[in-house]
Amino acid sequence: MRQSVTPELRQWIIEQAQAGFAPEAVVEAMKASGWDETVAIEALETTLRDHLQGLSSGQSVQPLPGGGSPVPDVRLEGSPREVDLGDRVVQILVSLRQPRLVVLGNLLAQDECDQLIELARPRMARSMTVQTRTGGQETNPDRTSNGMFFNRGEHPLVAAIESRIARLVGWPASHGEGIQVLNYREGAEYKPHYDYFDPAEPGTPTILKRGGQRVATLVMYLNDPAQGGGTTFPDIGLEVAPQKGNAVFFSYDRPHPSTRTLHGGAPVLAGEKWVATKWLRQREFN
Ligand SMILES: O=C(O)CCC(=O)C(=O)O
Ligand SMILES: [Fe+2]
Repeated sequence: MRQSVTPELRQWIIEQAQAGFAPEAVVEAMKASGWDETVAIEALETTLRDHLQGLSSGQSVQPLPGGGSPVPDVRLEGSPREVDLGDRVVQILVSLRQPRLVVLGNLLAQDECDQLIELARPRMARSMTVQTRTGGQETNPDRTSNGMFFNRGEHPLVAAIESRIARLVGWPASHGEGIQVLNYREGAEYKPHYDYFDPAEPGTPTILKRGGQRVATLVMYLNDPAQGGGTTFPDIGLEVAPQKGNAVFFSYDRPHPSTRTLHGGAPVLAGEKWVATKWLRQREFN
């Protein structure tokens, strides 16, 4: 029998989430009252996604037909082993659906990595994170790396990488933030976090005026740390090894933990780590 998701059930799901119950607990409660697990999970996902979309657009909450909003993505129809981006052939090493995540081989040439580091080096300072409480910037004890931002297209190499990324994920370069370069010394790390801006924080509406939400992240590895420094995804027990020239891409169609995009930079145990991060926004970012 097909179980139908009534408005009352949707309301109940939203109330459970607002009361702080974990998704697993809500699914267990639904199963206990006779719901099929698959149907329960789907009801939970669609209800919360529609609810959050309604909040972020300031509209009353209406379930949207056809599912989530479009986000950047690597085209993997036909399970290609590699994708030809015109100026470079990139390997598809691993892909996941939930979260949407793709590990890419050889996105950057070795000398592109070296050159990006040298361009960034004179401009490195203690990393700031966007402060969603006020919309400003602050240093963050969870993030002990040093960093800098390039302006979009500020150097021919930066521009070439940005248009390569645009072709890779089918998203205009104009919707990207400037590339960020981070340097972690031995012992430095970036504790697990989400890259989207928390809709519950008071500074978020100000941040969203410029380009909307972040919807995807690409972390590109610029060197080979001697030990440690992987990118971890605690919700799925995944660790991506930092390998020079490789990258990990992941997207999130809603600013919600159900995207399972919690991630961090594991402590560097020996040597140092350099990465370049590209964040993609919903709209043009100027
Ligand atoms: O250093 C890493 O592996 C992750 C970096 C990251 O999460 C970020 O820049 O937002
Ligand atoms: Fe991140």
